[in-house]
Amino acid sequence: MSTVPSNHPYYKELEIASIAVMRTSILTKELSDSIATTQKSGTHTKDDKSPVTIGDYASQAIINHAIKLNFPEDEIVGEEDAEVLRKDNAEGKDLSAKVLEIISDVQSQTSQYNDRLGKLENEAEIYDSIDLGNSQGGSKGRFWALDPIDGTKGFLRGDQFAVCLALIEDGKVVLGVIGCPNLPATVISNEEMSGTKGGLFSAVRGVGSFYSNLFDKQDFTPLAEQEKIKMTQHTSPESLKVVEGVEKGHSSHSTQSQIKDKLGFNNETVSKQTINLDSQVKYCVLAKGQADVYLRLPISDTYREKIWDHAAGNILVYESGGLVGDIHGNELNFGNGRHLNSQGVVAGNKSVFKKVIEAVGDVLQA
Ligand SMILES: Nc1ncnc2c1ncn2[C@@H]1O[C@H](COP(=O)(O)OS(=O)(=O)O)[C@@H](OP(=O)(O)O)[C@H]1O
Ligand SMILES: [Mg+2]
Ligand SMILES: [Mg+2]
Ligand SMILES: [Mg+2]
Repeated sequence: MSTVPSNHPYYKELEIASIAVMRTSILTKELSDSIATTQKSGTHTKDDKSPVTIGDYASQAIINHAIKLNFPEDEIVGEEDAEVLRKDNAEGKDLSAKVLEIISDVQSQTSQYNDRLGKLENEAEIYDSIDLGNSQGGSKGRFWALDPIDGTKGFLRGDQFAVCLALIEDGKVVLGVIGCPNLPATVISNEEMSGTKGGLFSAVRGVGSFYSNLFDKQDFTPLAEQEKIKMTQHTSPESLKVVEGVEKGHSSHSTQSQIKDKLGFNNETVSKQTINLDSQVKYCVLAKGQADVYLRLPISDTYREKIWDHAAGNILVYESGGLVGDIHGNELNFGNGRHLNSQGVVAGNKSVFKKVIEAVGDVLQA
């Protein structure tokens, strides 16, 4: 067990971020379980995005509210805005009512946190809280980056998703918290995942990366009950595991497969060494030492990654013994506004990172 001392300059930030992410993880897990149930009964239609939509809004409202209450000066770069909810039409009214309902529900379920996270009482407060996420970020000072539900597509499939919150100072991530409501404790391959579901991950610059179960706590002291986690430092192609996304529209699986070839992966075993996971759960699995490399090769020259899709995961990997870069191996710059100015993401343990970047370069040049 390792702890962040209570006199650490980011102790309060870590505490608030952790319990806010725990609260919204409970809320999003309930929505995700309800999708799984309706999928089984055949009543969930593929294009019914409403569970994830209300989850996105509720999660952003709760977390922004907690940040504003505790750190009133801080800006927030959040993925969502309240435009649709504010509309004076059937859709706006229906969604707003559902968002208020699930927020009220989780606030009473986790009332032990009301003092520290605050309580949203009505729709107007919810809209204003969501819209606090409108910061443009930038290279000076501090702000938060929030993805209230990352891995929307995974969420809708009943697979992996994550609630991701990071604190950025002068363009660098200094703290990250990720809640992974559906992540099993043991991840070995696409076929082999087992153990209790739900992981809470956190990292503080210069202190380390930490993990605990997400749902087994009634009250929570940051990191007191969390264990320190480390990446493994494998380098040989037989021992490497690679995490990649699920959606072919988000990264180039064909380029990634050429890179694995270049790294010397064996055709027979490469599928067992590749783990496909939605969302920033990928970074969490790396930080926990369950995989060694993350490949996210761009499918288009013009797409720029959003900072909330990578900020929290970035520090988790650094603090557990890994490195993260763009396709050229350059560090990601979180001070460039709401988007990164680079292409793609490649992460690896410190011992293998350079070799992976060389393989990426060789494949992209060819
Ligand atoms: N073209 C393209 N390229 C790269 N990334 C894109 C692209 N389009 C969307 N997005 C963003 O991908 C976020 C989800 O990433 P994942 O890691 O879950 O995707 S994957 O299916 O696991 O590959 C997803 O985040 P959420 O919207 O929070 O789910 C998007 O912000
Ligand atoms: Mg996202
Ligand atoms: Mg999202
Ligand atoms: Mg999105």
